[in-house]
Amino acid sequence: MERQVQRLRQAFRSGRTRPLRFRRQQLEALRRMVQEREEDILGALARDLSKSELNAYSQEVITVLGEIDFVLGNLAEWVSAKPVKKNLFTLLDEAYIQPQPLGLVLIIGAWNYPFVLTMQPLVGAIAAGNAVIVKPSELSENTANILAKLLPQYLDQDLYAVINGGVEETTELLKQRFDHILYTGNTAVGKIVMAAAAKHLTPVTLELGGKSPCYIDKDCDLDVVCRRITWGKFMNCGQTCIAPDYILCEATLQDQIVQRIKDTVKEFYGENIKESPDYERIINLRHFKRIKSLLEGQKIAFGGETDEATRYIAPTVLTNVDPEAKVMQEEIFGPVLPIVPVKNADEAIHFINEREKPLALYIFSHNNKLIKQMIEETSSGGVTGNDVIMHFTLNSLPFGGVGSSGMGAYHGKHTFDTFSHQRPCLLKSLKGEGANKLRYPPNSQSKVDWAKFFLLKQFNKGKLGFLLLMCVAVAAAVFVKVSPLSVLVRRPFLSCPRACQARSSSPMLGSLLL
Ligand SMILES: NC(=O)c1ccc[n+]([C@@H]2O[C@H](COP(=O)([O-])OP(=O)(O)OC[C@H]3O[C@@H](n4cnc5c(N)ncnc54)[C@H](O)[C@@H]3O)[C@@H](O)[C@H]2O)c1
Ligand SMILES: CCCCCCCCCCCCC/C=C/C=O
Repeated sequence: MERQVQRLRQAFRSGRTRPLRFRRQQLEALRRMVQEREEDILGALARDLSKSELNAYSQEVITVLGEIDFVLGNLAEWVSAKPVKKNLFTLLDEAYIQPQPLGLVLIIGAWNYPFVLTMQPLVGAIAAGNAVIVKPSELSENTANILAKLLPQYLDQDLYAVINGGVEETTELLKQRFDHILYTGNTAVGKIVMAAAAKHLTPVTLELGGKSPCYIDKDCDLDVVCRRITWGKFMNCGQTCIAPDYILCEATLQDQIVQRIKDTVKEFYGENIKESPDYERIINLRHFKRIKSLLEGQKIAFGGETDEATRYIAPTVLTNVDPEAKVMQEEIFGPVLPIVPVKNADEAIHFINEREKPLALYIFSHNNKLIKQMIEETSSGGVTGNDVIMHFTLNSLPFGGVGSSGMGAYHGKHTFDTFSHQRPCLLKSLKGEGANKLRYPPNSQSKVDWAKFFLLKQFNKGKLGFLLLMCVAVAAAVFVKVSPLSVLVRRPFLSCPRACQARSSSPMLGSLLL
């Protein structure tokens, strides 16, 4: 593994990833891979998660293709140097920010959306000019295997690699030095990743999880609300990081919500949910048993059926759930939806703020003011008002967590920025040495005053501003040199710390500039 890491790092040092043309070529090749090998990819997702081709395509493939197109359309601008505002002292200089690749980065993926959660970060890492190692989750082994097979057929093998394996291999990999690690998975392992990265001072993006609350206000259209919640909760059999984990609402709304979700489940998945191609299965027996155990002692309003042989758990709603119940102590990450009654929005805000910061927060209400209030008075990785999940699909919104739900963010240009160093550059001339007298010893009150004038003003007024300013500067120099009033200039522009008053002298501005 160490040799593989060194090989990629050497390849990065060749500089081949830096030209825009190369990055575009690799992204176009990745797009070709997704298009040409769509059947293999969809087949792997079906075997891993019982995902139908349509669901796999609309939930994963379409997002990756859209990301590649978006990045290709903007990359030339993203990689360009960005001029910045200057002060009087640097007016004649060139000041800009140059995005540069970090080096060799590691992407560790999770099993629930195993294609998009590895490929979307990869798109940005390639766009930013890095060499990349991708470590897919071993739990979605078919997708992991197809990535290991296909990526080397399309991408530069010296610069992009897939390393498969489980805990042991990932632990070994984390001993290597990387220039950034983007990890997607549970919070406990996120801490392991961060601890390993700390040994090399490697920055991390942690895309973790948590219990995403969903508050339903009494002032809303329950038919619409329950359709949207049903869609987001039971998609991928509830195995979605930003699925609404539990509902908060007034007790009087429970029965209506239960009935509407029940009706919507029937509309979406038919009478026999098991037969629906749109209803997936739990990833493995461990998670099946874990989720099933959350039902113990609960009042099941509807659902609750399970089949261990096929790892099937029916869409299930629990009512009057005790906040101390087991189902409320861990991320459910399955098709079980507890309803916890609260008196009002304020109590919901208090309930949310008493717990770990979630990855997502959902608020349903006709009252936009209330939605804004709940956003203002709570914290979460992201928010969708009057819907669920959809903030994930807008790549102008940075996607990530906060607190125990994660740190850093990606999607769209946010991925490019995550995998870039924004390098500040200032290019000066060897001419105009006179102005530097201001900063050279011996220091004086006058120098400090002039320094304040030069350094505390920011100019970016273009050529006209520059010419006007130079006229002012020259006029000031002449004035100070010849006018009997020059004594006025000796006074400090601004009050200065007592310490520097003692040293007050007043070299002429003009002599400073010559
Ligand atoms: N924020 C997001 O974008 C996002 C997306 C998907 C899932 N998630 C979260 O991920 C969690 C579900 O994923 P999971 O953790 O079950 O996925 P997982 O079991 O696939 O683990 C994720 C990755 O961590 C590695 N890993 C597991 N244990 C490890 C260890 N001890 N040391 C080193 N590496 C280890 C795995 O090999 C895998 O590549 C949920 O909490 C979910 O909310 C978050
Ligand atoms: C025609 C179908 C359009 C579907 C538009 C919505 C797609 C939702 C994609 C959800 C992806 C969720 C990613 C998961 C992150 C954490 O697990």
